[in-house]
Amino acid sequence: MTTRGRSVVPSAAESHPPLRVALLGCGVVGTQVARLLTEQADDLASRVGARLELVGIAVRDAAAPRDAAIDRSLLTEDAEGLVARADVVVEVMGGTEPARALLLRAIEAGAAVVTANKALLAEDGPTLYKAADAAGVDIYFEAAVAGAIPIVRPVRESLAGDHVRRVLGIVNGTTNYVLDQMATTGMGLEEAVKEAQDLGYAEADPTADVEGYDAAAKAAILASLAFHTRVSLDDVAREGIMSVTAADVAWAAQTGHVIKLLAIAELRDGTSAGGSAGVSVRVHPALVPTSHPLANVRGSFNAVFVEAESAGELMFYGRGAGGAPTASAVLGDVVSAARHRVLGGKGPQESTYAELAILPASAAVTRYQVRLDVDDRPGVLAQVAHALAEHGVSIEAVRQPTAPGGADAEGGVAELLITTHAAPESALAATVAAVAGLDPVRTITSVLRVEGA
Ligand SMILES: NC(=O)c1ccc[n+]([C@@H]2O[C@H](COP(=O)([O-])OP(=O)(O)OC[C@H]3O[C@@H](n4cnc5c(N)ncnc54)[C@H](O)[C@@H]3O)[C@@H](O)[C@H]2O)c1
Ligand SMILES: N[C@@H](CCO)C(=O)O
Ligand code: NA
Repeated sequence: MTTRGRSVVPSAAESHPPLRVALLGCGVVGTQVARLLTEQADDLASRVGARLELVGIAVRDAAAPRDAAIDRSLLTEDAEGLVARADVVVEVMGGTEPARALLLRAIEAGAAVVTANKALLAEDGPTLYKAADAAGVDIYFEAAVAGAIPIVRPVRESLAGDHVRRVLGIVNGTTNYVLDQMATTGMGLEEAVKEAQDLGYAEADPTADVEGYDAAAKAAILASLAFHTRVSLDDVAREGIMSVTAADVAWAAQTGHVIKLLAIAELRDGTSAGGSAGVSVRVHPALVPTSHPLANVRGSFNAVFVEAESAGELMFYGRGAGGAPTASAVLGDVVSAARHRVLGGKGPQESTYAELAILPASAAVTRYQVRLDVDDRPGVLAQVAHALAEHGVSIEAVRQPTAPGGADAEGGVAELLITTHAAPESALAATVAAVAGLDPVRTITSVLRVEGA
């Protein structure tokens, strides 16, 4: 046998009967999974020790037009029937139902399952993990977080001997593209979202991306793995990018930052400024210093920065979306699950032993940059500074620079940019309300968190 011109000696395990693979869904990702299973059949057989036989592809409409790479004789509208005759079930249909029911049926029938469905895992992963544990089968989901980038396996397996302290990720390609375009061209948010849609990055309905739901689902999955604690979508404090303005982006550049939508999961020991012990998981736009590796993640790329006690800082970078990149992650999982079928062994189970408290959004501790328009007269700065001090929020720097957008100094209005030291979100919220109520304060233009400093 040859593979890509090299001769391959069949291993003893290749006498193993073929493993039957069922594919649920044949969209962007499913089409590429089917193509790779076919095109790379010989390599996969050598790596697994058994041939992977695609026995069917469940679709909604078997008569609909398909990519030429799809063998139409494999298409079926009977997903349940297909699941019943597979050793490995790959779910790339998305949505909660029937994906959940089909995966449970597969697990109960003793099949290993591979899914890219972050929405389902973030909402109800534990039901699937428990079922897989009870049935003694593998459940793999590398493609569910940051597409092609190996991040689930590193956190779940490679770092299993370490203590993860913090995960900081750009895990949504659409919003990273939008923010990057705003930074490089000066365009407004709506125009950049429209461009992302035209280029096919954003969905026709980009809500899950721009409102941060997609990133929040990934944050929940990563936090669960990193901290051995169940974290669901509802536990994630979420803010999307819709309120980020061109002026925010311009100001960020002036102060040596870029704005990124970050997914943050961090362990708090409760000893620092106003903090409580537990896990804080949140998604929001943040100012990232241009010197931080995440600041250089451009376009629709993703990256995840992990800080672990012994390993130190790690960064994972690559394509977080797209048919072929995501299918690469799916295939890696299929090979892992299939190897266990051939050689024995089992992938990791859900690990929730730590049972850490999930902290409310108000307990998050971070630095802030607050921009405000004030009356340009003596004593105003002192009044503002006093309001911050009264709420225990310490000022790191105050600037009154030339505004990129052009503050109306002639009309007696000055723009102030205040950067704080780390403070709990609750203290900052109270402070902002107090500052907004001061007589000389005209408007609080923006409040942005500063991360990665
Ligand atoms: N596209 C990406 O870049 C990407 C990246 C990472 C993860 N994912 C995840 O992968 C999954 C699939 O994403 P996609 O981009 O391929 O979506 P898609 O919409 O292109 O494909 C999903 C396909 O599943 C089919 N489908 C839905 N319900 C079905 C049912 N009941 N029976 C049969 N077929 C059904 C749809 O008709 C569609 O063709 C989602 O969970 C998504 O979150 C996608
Ligand atoms: N909509 C997602 C696709 C991958 O989950 C993104 O923009 O990153
Ligand atoms: Na991944």
